[in-house]
Amino acid sequence: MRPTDHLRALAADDWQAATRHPFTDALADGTLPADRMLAYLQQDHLFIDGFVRLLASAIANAPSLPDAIPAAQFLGLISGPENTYFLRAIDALGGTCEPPAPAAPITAEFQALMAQAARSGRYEQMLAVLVVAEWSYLDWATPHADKAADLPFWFGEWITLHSGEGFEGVVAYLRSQLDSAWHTLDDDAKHAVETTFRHAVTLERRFFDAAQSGFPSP
Ligand SMILES: Cc1ncc(CO)c(N)n1
Repeated sequence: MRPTDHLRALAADDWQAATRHPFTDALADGTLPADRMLAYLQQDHLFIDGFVRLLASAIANAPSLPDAIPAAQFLGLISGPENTYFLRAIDALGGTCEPPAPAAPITAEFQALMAQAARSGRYEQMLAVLVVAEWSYLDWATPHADKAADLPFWFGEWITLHSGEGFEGVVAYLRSQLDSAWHTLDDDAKHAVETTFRHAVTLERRFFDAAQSGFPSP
C-alpha cells in the first residue's frame, strides 16, 4: 500500500465526513446561502495566507530542483488565478478583503498547524498538511465537476479550481513527494507524520462544519 493510502486509511472517518460534506453538497447544487459562502471565503482567504507560506517552505526544503518545480508552479496558481478568484467572489458576494476578517477559532487552529509544519524544517511534516489540504479538496470537488459551468461563478469556479487534470497532477505530485519521503523516515518520524496528517483531516472536517453554521462564536 502506498504510504499516502495508509495515511488516508488511518483518518478514514474524518476523511469521509470532510469530502462528502453537506456544506460542499449545498455549494455544488447552488443552494448554499450567499452569506455562508462569503463567510467561508473570508475565512478561507486567511487559511490561504498560511498555506502560501507553508508551500513556500516546502519549496525551500525540497530535496532537489525537479522536486521543487511543480510546487513552485502551484504556488503561482494560488497566488494568481486562485487569489483573483477570492477577490472577485468576495466582492460579488458583497464583502471585503481589507481589512481581513478576524480569524474564527477553527481558522486560527489551522493557521497554527500550518505555521508549526512550516517552522519544523521537516519536509515530510510540510507535505503531510499540503497533501491533506489538496487531496481532500480534489476528492470533494471531483464528483461535482460537471455541474460547475451552470453555477454562479463563486460556486462554479471554486469547484473548477479543485478538479480536473491540472489539479489531479498537483495532488499526484504532492502524494509522490510524501510517499518518497516516507521511506527515508525512522519510526518516530513516521508516527509524527501520522499524527499531523490525522490532525489536518480533522481540521478539514471541522472547517466545513463551522462554515456550514456560519462560523459561530464559541
Ligand atoms: C481549509 C482548506 N483546505 C484546503 C484547501 C485547498 O487549498 C482550502 N482552500 N481550504
